[in-house]
Order: sequence, then structure tokens, then C-alpha cells
Amino acid sequence: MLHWGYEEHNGPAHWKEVFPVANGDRQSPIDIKTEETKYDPSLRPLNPSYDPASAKIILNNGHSTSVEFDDTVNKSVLTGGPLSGTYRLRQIHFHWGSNDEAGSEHTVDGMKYAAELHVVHWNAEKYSSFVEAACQSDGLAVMAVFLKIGECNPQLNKITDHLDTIRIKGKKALFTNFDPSCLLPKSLDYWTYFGSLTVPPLLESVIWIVLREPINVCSEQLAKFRSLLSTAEDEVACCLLRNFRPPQPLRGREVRRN
Ligand SMILES: NS(=O)(=O)c1ccc(NCc2ccco2)c([N+](=O)[O-])c1
Ligand SMILES: [Zn+2]
Repeated sequence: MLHWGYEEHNGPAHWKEVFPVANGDRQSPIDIKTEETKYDPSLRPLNPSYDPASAKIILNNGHSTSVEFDDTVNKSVLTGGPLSGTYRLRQIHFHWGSNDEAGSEHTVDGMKYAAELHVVHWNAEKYSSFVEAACQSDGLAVMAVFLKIGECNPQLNKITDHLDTIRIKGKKALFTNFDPSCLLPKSLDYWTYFGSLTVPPLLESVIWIVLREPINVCSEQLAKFRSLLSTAEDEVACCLLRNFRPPQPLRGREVRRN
């Protein structure tokens, strides 16, 4: 496999050839079977607290589009929920499909949403960098938000309005004064389980926090993500039509709900 991606020749089925942990026992995403989730009274309310000034750049890394935040200080953090300690906001990014019928990574009772937002944090209380934390079993906390097709979402336009300036892989643009809370649903009720990065290197270091309530976006907004290129300037242009990994085996893990 040349370089991993989401096409037939280098997609999720091939990743184990380079990243054997792909067959590990705490891989993500998963299908959430709602009847088998367990209520846990010890789970606390989620407490995201983000400073819009932490947002720095918007980027096309060839696999998704991300907004990167200044994570050198505890200015934008997530506490509460299943977490012990303070997790620092690192970046947000999206996963989508080639049409509106599929695109989310997690599924709920087999149902696929059109897309999924990931809000990525790392355990800055115990570790000194994202990369170090990404190698620890309690190093990362990723909040997942489902995107379903409905009314256009004016908040998402803050992101999609900039995609034409970062069409090519590797392009980045200044992007600040953005609080990702504007993309969270009314309810912060969640499911939580121990899993992994859903993208190589697939490290098993993520405490997943999947919000139960989706947010609405419209088809035209999602279409803009599909016009991003997975290729760089000197390569034959190829659109990033899809970038979701399918659900992985639960391997006996428990999914708890608040
Ligand atoms: N879909 S996800 O939220 O699980 C995810 C996957 C990979 C990476 N990054 C790749 C990476 C390299 C070394 C450690 O991490 C990130 N991230 O960086 O936020 C998030
Ligand atoms: Zn992701």
C-alpha cells in the first residue's frame, strides 16, 4: 500500500498491512447498539469551555479538513463527563461520505448519519504534548457529533465558506475567532467507551464521547466538503469524496450512557 487513504487500493481494509493495531481490541469507530448501553450514574455532565481566540488555522491535510487550535495553554478545555482531569482542545475535523446516505464513522443501531464532527482533546494534566498523549490509554478525549440532513446550519457556514481557499492538500489559511461549541447540539447527553483514533496510526488512546443528539446540516453544505482535494498541487487532482472508517468489532467493550 503506497500511502493510506479511502480508496479501493489504500482504504480501511488495507490499513492493517501497515498498522497492525487495526485488528486490535479497542478499535474505533463502533456501531452503538442502544439497547446494550449501560446507564452509569457516576458519569458527570460534559463541560466544554472554549475561547474563540484559541482557533488559529483551517487546514486541508488530504484526509479531512481541520481547524487547529493553540494548545500551548489551558485556554480551551473539556472537563467532566467520563473524564478525570482537564483535556485541552487540539483540533476539530469532519468525516463524510460520497453521498448523504453514509458518512458518519460511528453508527447507531446500524444507522449511518451523513457526516460526523470530531472535537479532539488531549490529557494536558498528565502529558506534555498531543503526540505523547496519543500514545497513552487515557491520553485523548474525542467528542463526536452526528450531522444529519435537514435545514442548513449557519454555524457550519463559518467553516464551509473557507473551503475554497484550502482546496488542495497541504493548504492552510488563518482562521480565528471561532468557538466550536457553536456546532454542538442543545443536549450534551452522550455515550462513552474506550477506543482508538479512526485514522492511521489508529492508536488505542481515545476516550470516545459520542453525543446522542445530532445537529442539522443541509446537502449543499456537505457537498462543499466533497470538493476538497486529497491531492497536492503537483499531483493529478482527486476529490476527497469520502473519509469514514466503517464500524469495528466491539470485542466485549461496554458502552455507557449518562
Ligand atoms: N478521527 S480521530 O479523531 O480519531 C483522529 C485520528 C488521527 C488524528 N491525528 C493523526 C495522529 C498522528 C499522531 C497521532 O495522531 C487525529 N488528530 O490529530 O486529531 C484525530
Ligand atoms: Zn475523526
